Amino acid sequence: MTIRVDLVPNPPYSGPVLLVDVWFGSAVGLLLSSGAQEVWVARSARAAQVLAEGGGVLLGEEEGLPPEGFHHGLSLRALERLEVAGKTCVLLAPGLAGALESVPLFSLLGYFRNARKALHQAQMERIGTLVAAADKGCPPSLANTVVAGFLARRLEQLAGLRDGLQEGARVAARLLKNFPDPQEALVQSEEGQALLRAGRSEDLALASLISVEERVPRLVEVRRLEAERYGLSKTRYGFCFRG
Ligand SMILES: O=C(O)[C@H](CS(=O)(=O)O)OP(=O)(O)O
Repeated sequence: MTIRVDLVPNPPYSGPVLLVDVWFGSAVGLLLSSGAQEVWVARSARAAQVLAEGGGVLLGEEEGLPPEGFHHGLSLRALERLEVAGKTCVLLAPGLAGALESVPLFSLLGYFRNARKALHQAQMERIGTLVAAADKGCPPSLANTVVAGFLARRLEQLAGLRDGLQEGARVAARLLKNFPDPQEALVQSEEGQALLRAGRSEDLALASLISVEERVPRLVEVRRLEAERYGLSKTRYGFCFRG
């Protein structure tokens, strides 16, 4: 077995992958850890509203604020305290939704917070492909690539492999080495800098914690939202995680 890291999604994939998203992944994990029954991920605010019909809790931000009609933003500090037990949550997460269009059902979500559990699960299921989340047509994400490099290195160790990283995985692992510690990569990333500018260093710190969570969100359902039926500019998809 060798370990592959795609710096951007590069389908087709023959089986489930470990999709790495350190920001939205942490949000999905926190909601599931707080007892949410399921978390749906959507690419646009309108698509999220369709998915939340029937009482779903709408969460998301556009330019740092929840869009009109949404119940909450995406502050990880606030999500930790949210009462969502037994509820359906719907997350506006364009980058993650874009990446999810490329990965198979039953793929797992990995990030710093669930690193140990996600690696354990990946090893049990013989998942050797990690995909750093990035929206279609967008460049690789520094933060997600570094986290993918971190997870790939540890998966290599867990599996007892020597020189078990394929080219992309070696690139991600090399990038990781450029930072004094993995968390520093989050600080340097575009999203990390935006959080700091907005005075949300606590969110940055929460996303940086390693192996503090037991959840491994799994993609269990995909719903197609027809453009014409739902008044969308194009057909969208909703992605459901449980874990
Ligand atoms: O059709 C969509 O998915 C969205 C609707 S809205 O912006 O969320 O209201 O439009 P788009 O212009 O494609 O983001």
